[in-house]
Amino acid sequence: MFEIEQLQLSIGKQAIVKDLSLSLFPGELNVIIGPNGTGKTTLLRSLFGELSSDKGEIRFQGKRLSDQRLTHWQQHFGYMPQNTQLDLDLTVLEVVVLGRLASLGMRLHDEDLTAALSALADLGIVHLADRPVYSLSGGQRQLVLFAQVLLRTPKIMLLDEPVSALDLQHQMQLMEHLHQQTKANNWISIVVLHDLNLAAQFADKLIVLANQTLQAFGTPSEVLNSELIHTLYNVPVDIHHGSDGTPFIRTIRSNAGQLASVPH
Ligand SMILES: Nc1ncnc2c1ncn2[C@@H]1O[C@H](COP(=O)(O)OP(=O)(O)OP(=O)(O)O)[C@@H](O)[C@H]1O
Repeated sequence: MFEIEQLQLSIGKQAIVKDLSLSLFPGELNVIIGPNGTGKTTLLRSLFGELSSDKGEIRFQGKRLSDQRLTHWQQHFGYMPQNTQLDLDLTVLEVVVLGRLASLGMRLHDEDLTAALSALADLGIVHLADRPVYSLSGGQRQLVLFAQVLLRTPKIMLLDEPVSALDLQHQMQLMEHLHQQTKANNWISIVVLHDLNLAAQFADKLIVLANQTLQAFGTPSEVLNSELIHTLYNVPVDIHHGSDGTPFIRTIRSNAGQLASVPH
């Protein structure tokens, strides 16, 4: 179990997250949603140990982050940050194999190469294996970095907006793969998404952050309602449900069809 207890985070003097408590379980895909600037990235950085907390505790399998060496703590994680810039003179295959850096000795084993190629194939980008990473598009870079975190064989996945540059097919492919692997490997996955419908389709649990605090935590059906979404984003919505009960959010344009008046 991954436990967050009464966590308080600040950047400089600005409080970002207050009194956050959550228990997350193996085999579950947790999606963090919330408006821009509400601390989603800050929270992931702190869970990874990149940012220390003012108060509270983070524990994995009963052991506290604060009691461990950072390198030891971080070896449990596959962390994909929001910024996917890759100005490196390395090929895609080399970048993906770097996911195994912690276990690579002086030589590369066939098994590492096979795993890297198989991750690229699963994501439909094996044809990019020999391309230099600096030449890739934004979406291609995102898929390569996802392949790299898969190779880490993590226990906890932290993915910060992993589909923000992906087309519809690749969004579904990445989320399906993450969902399957979370179940198959008993990962605790924590993913930031802005697309509420994608979140509703794939999340076992939604973590809703706004105004520095946890607004809601539960299954998409438990959490997503039109009042909450209107309060969070100031956008009116209708909520429909698919045949399997999955909520589907449809935004409603206010002043639809009216042109904004332009002063002369
Ligand atoms: N290095 C920094 N220095 C000062 N303030 C920062 C820094 N990094 C983040 N912040 C502030 O902390 C708050 C939370 O930022 P964070 O990036 O965690 O939000 P977020 O929910 O991930 O946003 P988004 O959805 O836009 O990616 C914001 O108000 C942001 O401006």
